[in-house]
Amino acid sequence: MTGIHAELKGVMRVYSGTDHQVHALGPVDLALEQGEFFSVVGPSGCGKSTLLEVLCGLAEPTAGSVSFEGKAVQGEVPDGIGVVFQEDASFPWLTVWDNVAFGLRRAGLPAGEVRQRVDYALAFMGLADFSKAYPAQLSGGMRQRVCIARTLVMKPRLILLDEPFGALDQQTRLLMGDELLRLWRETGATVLLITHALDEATMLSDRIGVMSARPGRVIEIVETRWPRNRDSRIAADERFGHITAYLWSLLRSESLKSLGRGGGTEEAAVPPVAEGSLA
Ligand SMILES: Nc1ncnc2c1ncn2[C@@H]1O[C@H](COP(=O)(O)OP(=O)(O)OP(=O)(O)O)[C@@H](O)[C@H]1O
Repeated sequence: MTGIHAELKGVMRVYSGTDHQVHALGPVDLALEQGEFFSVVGPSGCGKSTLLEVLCGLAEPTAGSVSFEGKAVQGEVPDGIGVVFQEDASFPWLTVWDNVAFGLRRAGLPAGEVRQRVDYALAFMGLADFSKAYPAQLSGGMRQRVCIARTLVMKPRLILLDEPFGALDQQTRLLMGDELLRLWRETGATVLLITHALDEATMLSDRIGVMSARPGRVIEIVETRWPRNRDSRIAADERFGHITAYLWSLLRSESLKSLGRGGGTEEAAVPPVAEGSLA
């Protein structure tokens, strides 16, 4: 299926404090295609998390509109959207199995269906042998897999991830990236990933939205044209380095601005060669 799955139109978000306002985001126009893997990169504090929160209904846009599957998103996270946050959001007092079952039980699903879905999600994420463990007994990467399993079990059609691997070491990040690609392929879900890591965005994405310094706007969308069956070994493709370097050429001056050092004059960035890929 192709077409627009979720869309932001003219979205702005301004936070109002007691004595001043923070213009965090926008205006942003962004359309996520059905089934694509889209990443967002941008300088620290440019409004990436705000964009994700507005997209899933956790925050109200100050201006503009948001839609998911053709319906307006307003006030609550719509059925069909699953969110994974950076911080370990597992419940420490519940076993892995009960953590993953939590949302299904709250939704009132019959016990048989809960069992079937939880067992499937745990097997999918390689956690079947740890179903009786508590989060404190797991590594950081495994705990994040629990959080992904907890989202997966709800069968989301759009998965939003806010820096989900930010706290993990580099090798674990690469392996988690492979897991995420497998999940994306096998579920057919649309994925939106927020990440600081340009190489992670390059490796995982079909398209990468590059944001300006705050208030964050999408200044360019870079297409990778990787094959759907890619994995972390795509890093050996000669285009991998070109794309990552191009992202940095777009981001460098924006990152300097976000540090209060001004943008300076940059050399014109050269877009990566779009043709050809690992077949
Ligand atoms: N609840 C809030 N009240 C006031 N200002 C806020 C609030 N939440 C975020 N902001 C401000 O809005 C701006 C964007 O924040 P946001 O967390 O969306 O950025 P980000 O790009 O995700 O940041 P980072 O890369 O550091 O995670 C920041 O300047 C932040 O301080």
